[in-house]
Amino acid sequence: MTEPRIVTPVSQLDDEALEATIRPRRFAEYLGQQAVREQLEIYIEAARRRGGALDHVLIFGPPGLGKTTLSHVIANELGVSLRSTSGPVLERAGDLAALLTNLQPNDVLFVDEIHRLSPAVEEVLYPAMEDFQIDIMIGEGPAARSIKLDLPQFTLIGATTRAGMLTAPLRDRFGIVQRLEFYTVDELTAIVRRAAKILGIACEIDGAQEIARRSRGTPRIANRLLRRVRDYAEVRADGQITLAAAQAALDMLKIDPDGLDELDRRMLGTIIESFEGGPVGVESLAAALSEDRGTLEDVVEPYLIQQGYLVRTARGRMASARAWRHLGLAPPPRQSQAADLFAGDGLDG
Ligand SMILES: Nc1ncnc2c1ncn2[C@@H]1O[C@H](COP(=O)(O)OP(=O)(O)OP(=O)(O)O)[C@@H](O)[C@H]1O
Ligand SMILES: [Mg+2]
Repeated sequence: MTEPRIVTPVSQLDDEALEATIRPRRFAEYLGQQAVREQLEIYIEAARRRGGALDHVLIFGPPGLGKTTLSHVIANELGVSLRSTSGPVLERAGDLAALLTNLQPNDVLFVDEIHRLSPAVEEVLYPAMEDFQIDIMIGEGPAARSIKLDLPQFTLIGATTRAGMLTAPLRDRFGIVQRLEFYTVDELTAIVRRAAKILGIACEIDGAQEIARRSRGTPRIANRLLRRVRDYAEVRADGQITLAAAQAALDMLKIDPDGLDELDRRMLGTIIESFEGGPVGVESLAAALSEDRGTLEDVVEPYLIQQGYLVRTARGRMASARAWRHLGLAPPPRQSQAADLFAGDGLDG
């Protein structure tokens, strides 16, 4: 791995410190994701009127798009408590049983990275989700017996960056499945302006827009870039985030006007220069870049695919005509046709 990326969508230490102050708590503050919000507002209202628990919710999408935030918003809107855990933390079935038996009626149990649950824990989850019951083993050896425990009705909210890695039986038990999309520049502009206001940063609208344009469609990155641009503006300008200050600060961070950083350009450049534009398998690409395969798949690729720089085919990754042009190269005619033909392949392909 190279040095940490300023545009990594993965949460960093200094992000966490600020999450508490700027993380939206209600739908009114949760900007963008209109379709997701509209649906959930209806389901939440219906559950409230019935006085019952909301159906189980699966939220998936790339890092930093607001899965954890949305889960908290849902619990707040329902007026219930949220208990938080994650797939890798729940090592034994008993860990999950302890959490489940402590829930109050209609509470939310939030399981982050739900694709990383162990099979033993998943087994316990099935009847809990379906019938609000768990079987627990008492004693050991020949004297061991299992007893059924009734649980209060609750809502499981699972979050994952990898919906494709969920087992089918687990996936089928979610009544509500929502996929978060990358945010538009307008949505991110609104998010940057909101955060600037909370943090007391003077930020002009075109300064906010410039930050939004270079944030890879991701609120976590937008909030981080806002802080770095603020530092720049305080030292090099008069503290005001103007368009010029934002551009200069982001150029200094080597984020180009289309929002791609060095790793993005290196990945596209490697496909073009070392693999003739692709297709190239993700393993070979990871080796050529000395990067971790998971990082490429979870963190780098999704945005490049969404923006049409990269195409994922059955035979591997290809650079699109747009990628060649972005690097100042003329796309070979056949290459660009083939890549554009495959464009639109899903993220899970
Ligand atoms: N819709 C939104 N409106 C405003 N701010 C948002 C929104 N979504 C996310 N954010 C901001 O982005 C930050 C990151 O969001 P969050 O932690 O929920 O992402 P995540 O999808 O859970 O990421 P990960 O996959 O790393 O767990 C939040 O602290 C919040 O400030
Ligand atoms: Mg999260």
